[in-house]
Amino acid sequence: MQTAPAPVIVAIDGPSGTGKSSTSKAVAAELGLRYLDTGAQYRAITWWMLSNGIDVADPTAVAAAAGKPVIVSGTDPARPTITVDGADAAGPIRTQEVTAAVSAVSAVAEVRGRITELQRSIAAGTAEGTDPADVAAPSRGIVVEGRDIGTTVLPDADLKVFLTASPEARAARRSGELRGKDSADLATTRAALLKRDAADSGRKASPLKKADDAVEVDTTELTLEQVVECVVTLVREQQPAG
Ligand SMILES: Nc1ncnc2c1ncn2[C@@H]1O[C@H](COP(=O)(O)OP(=O)(O)O)[C@@H](O)[C@H]1O
Ligand SMILES: Nc1ccn([C@@H]2O[C@H](COP(=O)(O)OP(=O)(O)O)[C@@H](O)[C@H]2O)c(=O)n1
Repeated sequence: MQTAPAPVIVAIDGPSGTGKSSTSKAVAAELGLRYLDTGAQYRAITWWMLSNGIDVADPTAVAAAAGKPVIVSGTDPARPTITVDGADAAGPIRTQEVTAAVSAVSAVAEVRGRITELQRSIAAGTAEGTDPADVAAPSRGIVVEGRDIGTTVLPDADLKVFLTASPEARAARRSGELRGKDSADLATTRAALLKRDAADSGRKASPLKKADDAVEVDTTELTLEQVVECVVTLVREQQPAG
């Protein structure tokens, strides 16, 4: 009798606009894996703080409230979902108000402790923090994307990828995405993105950082399809033949 192969865990980290979400979703879909957007979880807790009148500039107030919201992620790469206290948060977590506040909230150790626990539980396929439908479905593994997945959340991941791209390329990608929604010109988008990178890289608790054993992929000159192909190949190289 053949035993099922152990689930594969892929960690994809990097700064904003390097292609983490698009790459991770496509890789997960192609390989039949689940997908977790950890940035969406930090955005969700930030949205809850803003909606509940918590002063996000006050780390003590943020820490005291960190355990309150119930955040649930759906991990189907074709239809990822996120709810906070049962309400769909997919739209509100992408506003500029949340984007501007998320680095301050995610720098608070109590927030990181809470969200890291959820992420590990989702990666392990247990119930906490996951849509019940995802727990019931058989899974070959998961692609988890964020800032500290390879260094802190899942240091034993089978494959760690660190995506980079020039600030110009990243700002152009983000600006193209925002056009028609929240209005922001290229220079404003670039400045906001670099400010968030600096805050994420400079914080004490689990900063944005390449893990020593991560494969770095510079996506500046690559199409999304090329990045996906590169990561799929790296995952397949990790898997025993058969
Ligand atoms: N290699 C690439 N070349 C061009 N555009 C890309 C590439 N990778 C991603 N994009 C686009 O850039 C934007 C940001 O990508 P996203 O995956 O959300 O990045 P991140 O999750 O790292 O912030 C999206 O509109 C996406 O379609
Ligand atoms: N693993 C993670 C993921 C996100 N984050 C925080 O959440 C924010 C939003 O992450 P995101 O992935 O949605 O950001 P984008 O690059 O997609 O805009 C980041 O700027 C970090 O402050 C984090 O601290 N750790």
